[in-house]
Amino acid sequence: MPSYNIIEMGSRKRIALVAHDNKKRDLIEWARYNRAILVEHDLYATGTTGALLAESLDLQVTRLQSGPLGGDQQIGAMISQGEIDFVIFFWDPLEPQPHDPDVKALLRIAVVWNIPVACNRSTADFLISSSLMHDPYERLMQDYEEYKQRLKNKA
Ligand SMILES: O=C(CO)COP(=O)(O)O
Repeated sequence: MPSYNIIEMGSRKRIALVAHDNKKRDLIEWARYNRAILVEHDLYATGTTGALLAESLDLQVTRLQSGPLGGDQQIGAMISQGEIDFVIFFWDPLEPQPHDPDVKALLRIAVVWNIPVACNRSTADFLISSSLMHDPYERLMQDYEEYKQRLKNKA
């Protein structure tokens, strides 16, 4: 049985918002609908997504690099440093991206760190309407040191 560490999250969450070009309209509409909730949290976004959110919804967003220039990797690094609590990532399942390896890496590291990730509007609705958005929340994180040790012991 794997063991887990507990990570505490405060009530003000750090939310990463990302959308591929064909999904940006979806994300902006979703963010407009949920603007009153989003302003209560700290928002981070890849470059173009962040610019759209700031311009069209007047939201305070910390803008990272554009996705193809490393923005997805920056969010992944923030996750591994414990600096992101939720990811809303409307990635495009119908069009290859030049930075597909970065997209996969971001989705992977979010799973490693047990970060909730919404990849479409209905999942994003579930996340943002969860009471866990507002309460301090203890997230379980697999203990990878123990996991690696067990693998070593097997070898
Ligand atoms: O490509 C992206 C995510 O993979 C998004 O980047 P932009 O927000 O800069 O368009």
